[in-house]
Amino acid sequence: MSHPVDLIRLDNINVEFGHSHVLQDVNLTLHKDCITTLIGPNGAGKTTLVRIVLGLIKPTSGQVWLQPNLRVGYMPQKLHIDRTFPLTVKRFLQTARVKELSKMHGALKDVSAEHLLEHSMHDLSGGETQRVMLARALLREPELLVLDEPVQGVDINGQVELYNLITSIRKQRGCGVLMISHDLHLVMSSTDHVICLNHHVCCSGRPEHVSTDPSFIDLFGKQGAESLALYSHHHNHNHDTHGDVIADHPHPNEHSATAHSECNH
Ligand SMILES: Nc1ncnc2c1ncn2[C@@H]1O[C@H](COP(=O)(O)OP(=O)(O)OP(=O)(O)O)[C@@H](O)[C@H]1O
Repeated sequence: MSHPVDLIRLDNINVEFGHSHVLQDVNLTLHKDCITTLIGPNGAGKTTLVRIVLGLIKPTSGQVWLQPNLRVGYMPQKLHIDRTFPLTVKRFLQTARVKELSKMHGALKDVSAEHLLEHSMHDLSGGETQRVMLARALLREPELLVLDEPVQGVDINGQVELYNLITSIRKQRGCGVLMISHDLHLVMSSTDHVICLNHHVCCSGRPEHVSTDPSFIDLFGKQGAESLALYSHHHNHNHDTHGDVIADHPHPNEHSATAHSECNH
């Protein structure tokens, strides 16, 4: 068993927007060759955490360590292109500041979308758009791939295909992957490590067999908790309607504020 290579380490990250304490003492380590999935309710701070990882915002307090010269590829949640603005896939890929056609072909081939090079971005299906966005992120030959809800706007079959694709890209390239997902059920087979975030790290661990911890029902509702039943965890506290930890249970800092990946090495 080889030692996992750290790509990014976040220590005691806090983010406050005005009076809103969006991230509370979050610790997170991302490894090479490991897929980490962030789940959590709307407004839990998932995108904020991703923005810290990408260096787009600075934490109010806490330390961020990145492997020197780390190459990060980012696939945003959505692409907003005005329909009146003509844009081919090729032109879109060029916005990643890569000019070589061979590299574009290579990235598109990796996502099985080589045939789309000269197509208009406006004519792509949901799944094709996501593949092209993924190809753009791959153009940087990233050591860490960050995907914000990568299957958004894709039908169910396409979602399974995309998750399979992400898994095979990780295998092929050995990069680390951090993704946000709401598709709890689907993502479970495509991830090594799950982090449940609700402003703090509620729990983290490997996706595994059935768990019926009632505290997930508080957090995700019954349906979400059933999806999460595939994920084994130790969630030893409850939340109020704002996601805050209820006082008569241990404070989050005292149990599992740390989210270290547990990958096969
Ligand atoms: N720049 C900002 N200024 C003020 N508040 C912000 C800012 N960015 C995010 N927030 C607030 O922080 C909270 C967390 O937002 P964030 O987008 O990180 O949540 P999320 O878990 O990604 O949510 P969703 O699942 O709905 O995308 C929200 O209440 C949001 O309104």
